[in-house]
Amino acid sequence: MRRALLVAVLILLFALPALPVPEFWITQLNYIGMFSLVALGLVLLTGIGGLTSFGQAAFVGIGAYATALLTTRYGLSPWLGLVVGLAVTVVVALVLALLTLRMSGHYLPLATICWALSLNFTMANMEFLGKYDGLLGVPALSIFGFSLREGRGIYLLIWAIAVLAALGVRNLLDSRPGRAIRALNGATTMAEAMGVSTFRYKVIIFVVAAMLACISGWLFAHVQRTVNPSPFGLKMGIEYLFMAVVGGVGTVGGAFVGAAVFKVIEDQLKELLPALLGGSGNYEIIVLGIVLVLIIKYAPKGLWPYVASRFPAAPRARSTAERLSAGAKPQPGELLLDVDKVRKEFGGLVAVNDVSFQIRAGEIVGLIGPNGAGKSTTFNLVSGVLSLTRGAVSFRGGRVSGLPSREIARRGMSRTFQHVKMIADMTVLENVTLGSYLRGSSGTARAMLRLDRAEELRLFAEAEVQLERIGMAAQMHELAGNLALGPQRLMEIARALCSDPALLLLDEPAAGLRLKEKQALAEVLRQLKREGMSILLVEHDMEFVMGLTDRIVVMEFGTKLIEGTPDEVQASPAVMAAYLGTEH
Ligand SMILES: Nc1ncnc2c1ncn2[C@@H]1O[C@H](COP(=O)(O)OP(=O)(O)OP(=O)(O)O)[C@@H](O)[C@H]1O
Repeated sequence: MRRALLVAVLILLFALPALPVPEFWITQLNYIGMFSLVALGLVLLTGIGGLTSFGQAAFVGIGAYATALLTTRYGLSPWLGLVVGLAVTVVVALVLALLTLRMSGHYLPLATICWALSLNFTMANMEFLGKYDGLLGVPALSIFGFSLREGRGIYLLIWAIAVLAALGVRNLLDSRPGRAIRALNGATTMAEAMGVSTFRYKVIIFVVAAMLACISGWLFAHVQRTVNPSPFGLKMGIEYLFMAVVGGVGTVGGAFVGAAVFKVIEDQLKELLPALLGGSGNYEIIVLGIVLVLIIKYAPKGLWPYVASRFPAAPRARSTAERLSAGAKPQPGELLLDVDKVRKEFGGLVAVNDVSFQIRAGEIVGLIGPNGAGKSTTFNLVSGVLSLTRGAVSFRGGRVSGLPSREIARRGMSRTFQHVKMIADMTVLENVTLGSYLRGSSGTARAMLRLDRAEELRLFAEAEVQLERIGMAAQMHELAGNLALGPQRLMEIARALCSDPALLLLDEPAAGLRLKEKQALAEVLRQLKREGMSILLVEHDMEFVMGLTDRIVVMEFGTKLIEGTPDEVQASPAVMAAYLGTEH
């Protein structure tokens, strides 16, 4: 149904110029197509990646000025203008990304305002760019000798590019890099622990969004046939963001709906309001401002989700591909993890105080202790989520302390989190597939061109196997955010298993599980142990820990109290006292 409707819309879209549609509406649609390209970039950057930019109009300007300059001053081909515009955009975007994308909170949007203003003033003050008058006499585009001088001619090119860009962005979001990109908005710690370089993906979406804006600018220059700085200022940057938010900033369809709503409302109101109210004020801006506030308040996800919810997508078909092949496992008994006097201070608080322990291949080791003993901090130090104040961690014979968590993940350590970390609006299956990130290799370009399908099927096949193993096959197509806490924890374990780890770090895996789920989990962990998996387990449920582990490390007040077999620990008066809060 969804697909048939999409095909019908596309047929109508490309048949329009042949129908008796007034020129005015063709022109409107041309602008909607060009605006949609910029809004698509914002969907990726702001809606999915969580990086708010007010500066996209500046990249539209770079695309427009590059082609205008080369065609009017040097008589070169507009197609060369596109290539040069894209090259300049990539360089400028890379420099800006490296300077600003490590900023967080309100600093990043402020930085985008700064560089948007700077680029716009640069365009307006360069003698060779015609200062505020800009460049006149930009030629019309032509393809294979056909001039695209008329609105109907360039319409097909604009919409062909817009539709291809939408397909590319949609393909990207449904891919290995896409899952990493979808983690950027609030799940970066988890993504890093799965081996993702989140900064790299921030730079990638920033550059892709800038390139889409540049292409829009290139088209704009050849539609307007003249360029000057005013359409590339901060006001337009804000309006592009407005379009994305109104349409649905996290959705590809939203970019088109937002651009259409904006353009149509703006143009109609420009005529209507002065006629109604008298005078010649820019009344439409006031109305658009009110519309935006109402949308943010009553439909914060924008208009598109209302349309899309009427046409739900079919669940992903079961993967028929072979699952991924597993890597070599360490020999049983081999020293796997060596934690040597690790220490973590938070200001004056010593959360972990020179703690040492080891794990050998094939062991399940428990890390227990009362609340606030330092277990999760130790976990975070071992997995690279926190940096050490002192001490060393070695894994499989190599020192890993000081490495980022993604590098430690690459060496075969995978973890779950005390507070579940996931992408709530992705399905369970997609969340779990993110765990196999390091076992795939498809990059952004392959994903956008849909050349990654064979690898994708294998990644999904692996995730399906892990979900089945953990008893969650029936829930794999549900949104992760809709699950109860217990299944969410199980989903994290399946995700960690997807990375084919040599050591599994589980932070309170049984918390929130019902008795039957706990028993099933214990059986899964025993099965993993039989397969040679080594596990470090933080857990409060004593029965669960005692029945499962080979050895237990007990912590209290950041210090290792004792280490021994479950029987030794249970018999220890010091442990009893630590749990009961009495002197020992
Ligand atoms: N980021 C942080 N900044 C400051 N203090 C912290 C931070 N993280 C943990 N702490 C403190 O370090 C100590 C150890 O905390 P941690 O979470 O490691 O304990 P835990 O044994 O895992 O406890 P629980 O079983 O309650 O999760 C606590 O006093 C905690 O308040």
